[in-house]
Amino acid sequence: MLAIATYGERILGQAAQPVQLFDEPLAALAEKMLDTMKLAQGVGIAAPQVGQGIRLFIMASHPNDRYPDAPLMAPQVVINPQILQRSGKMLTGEEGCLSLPGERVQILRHESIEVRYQDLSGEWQQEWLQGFVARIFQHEYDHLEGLTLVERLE
Ligand SMILES: O=C(CSC(=O)[C@H](Cc1ccccc1)CC(F)(F)F)c1ccccc1
Ligand SMILES: [Zn+2]
Repeated sequence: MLAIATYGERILGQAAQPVQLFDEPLAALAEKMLDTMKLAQGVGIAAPQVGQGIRLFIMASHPNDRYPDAPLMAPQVVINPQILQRSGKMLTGEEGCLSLPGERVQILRHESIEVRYQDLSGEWQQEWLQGFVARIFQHEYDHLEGLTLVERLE
């Protein structure tokens, strides 16, 4: 279980650095982040939130009381992500953040996005995401840019 940085801690306001080495320590960090996210009952977590200023996050959509029809997906480790295309359509939805315990805010996000990222083995993946999964990706991507929900309030 890793300590989760809370709003105001410097690392949450900094842009994270690209991942170069897909080595054992990286896999170990991802494993610890997954455990931390599960214990905190989140649907995602970004490396800066656990004090690591690198471009890595985990997204793990599952049905929850705010998004009962959210897809159940195996946790996905996303490394060096890029957002290639953003839909014109935007949707407002409720979000929370493990770094802002107890906060729930309405945030405007693109309904669908085309993304490209590396997995833990360094393989590039490219896909379109929509709905809640696209929302999680955009939320975690913001963390890599040093942005939190506070900066996103309409
Ligand atoms: O599971 C959570 C807890 S907050 C959470 O999982 C954040 C991810 C997230 C929740 C909701 C929308 C987008 C991203 C995790 C963070 F902060 F580390 F990124 C949740 C909160 C509100 C709506 C739906 C689900
Ligand atoms: Zn967050």
